Amino acid sequence: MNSATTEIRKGLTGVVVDYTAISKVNPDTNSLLYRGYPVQELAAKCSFEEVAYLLWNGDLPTPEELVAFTRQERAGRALDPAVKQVVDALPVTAHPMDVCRTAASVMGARHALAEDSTREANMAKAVDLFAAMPAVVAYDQRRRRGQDLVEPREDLGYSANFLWMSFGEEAVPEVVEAFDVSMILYAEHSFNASTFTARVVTSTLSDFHSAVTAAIGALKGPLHGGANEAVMHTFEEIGIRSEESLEDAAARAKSWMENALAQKKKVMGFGHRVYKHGDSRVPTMKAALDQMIAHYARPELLGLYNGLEQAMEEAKAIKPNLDYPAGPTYHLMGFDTQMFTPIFVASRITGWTAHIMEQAASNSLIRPLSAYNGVEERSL
Ligand SMILES: CC(=O)SCCNC(=O)CCNC(=O)[C@H](O)C(C)(C)COP(=O)(O)OP(=O)(O)OC[C@H]1O[C@@H](n2cnc3c(N)ncnc32)[C@H](O)[C@@H]1OP(=O)(O)O
Ligand SMILES: O=C([O-])CC(=O)C(=O)O
Repeated sequence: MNSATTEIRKGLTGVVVDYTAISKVNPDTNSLLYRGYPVQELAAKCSFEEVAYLLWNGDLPTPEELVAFTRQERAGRALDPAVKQVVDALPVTAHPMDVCRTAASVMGARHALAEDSTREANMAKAVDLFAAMPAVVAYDQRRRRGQDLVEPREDLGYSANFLWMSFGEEAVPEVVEAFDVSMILYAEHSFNASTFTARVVTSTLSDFHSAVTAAIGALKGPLHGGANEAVMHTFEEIGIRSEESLEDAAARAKSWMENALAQKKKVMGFGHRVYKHGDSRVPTMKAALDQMIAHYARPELLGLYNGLEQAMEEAKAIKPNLDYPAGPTYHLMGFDTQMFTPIFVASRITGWTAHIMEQAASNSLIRPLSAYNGVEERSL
């Protein structure tokens, strides 16, 4: 059928494009389910590896399946020397998201199953990307700091190993836990811009890594994943003063926000296309941030957080999104600000690749219509 509607929904706002069985975002109940499970419950009771398995396979792994999956993931953690060589050829002035995008592209061009689009091949490529992306992100941060590559450790879980490769030292359990929670919360969110991008590329019967590479490009923008990095820039612009009291920091943040809104600025980390009464993931991520603030004894960051949130609420009643608590959490853990969105990539690889496989299994070329509003027909 080729019927057309004439109504234009800019940004596809409110348009339902297709079915998905991967996650359900419900803004009315402020809930998010991955394959039927509330994300808060998964964050409390599961590891990120289990959640990745769930997103791809539809059910949580049995203990035996988890052992086999974990073995596969741990075996794929090392940075491919050919990928490292390409990363090393990129200037340290390049944005880390460009490094991520390039690395994903190189991994695709080198993958033995690159042009095989069977579900088995796609699953193998998904696990390979999932396993290897932390090495890319961790190494990129290190080379920018003039540090050497840290080899992965097979005795550590995904998040503990990610932190190990990033900092060359073992993180304490509270930090590993908070990082793992962030990875679970970032993993999947239905037809967001980057996932939709991956589905559009897949719909043309293009290859798996082309879809992932395009999705990384879409995630980079500050209206989407780039917001977690932008949140930290806001904190930095206000000024982070480690000795300041919570109350003083809150007061400064409040007046910064009032000023920004008076100038009609968009403040990243607030607002959402789907959630209009608050992002379902924020309370869980905020709890993780609170734990990190207590762990590192940095109450002034809570002051900045509260001040901005309060002023935004009073002026426009716009709520924070997931990027708002995630940004300062990664800052406290010691990540450089420009690495925040690449960390999001490492998590969202799971959701993107689940959607690529779902799109491929029930494909229809994604090709909307446009209404022409240029000059009337004319002749030369
Ligand atoms: C993981 C994620 O990707 S979550 C999203 C991360 N992105 C951000 O944090 C970027 C900042 N937020 C935004 O730009 C928006 O809220 C979006 C793009 C996320 C959602 O946008 P939309 O649903 O299209 O809403 P839209 O941008 O039209 O905003 C509606 C109104 O709220 C205002 N508004 C929305 N978000 C913000 C914000 N962060 N700061 C200031 N004002 C805002 C808009 O200016 C607009 O006001 P107006 O009606 O007076 O013109
Ligand atoms: O759903 C969206 O539009 C953006 C978002 O929160 C995400 O991708 O996690």
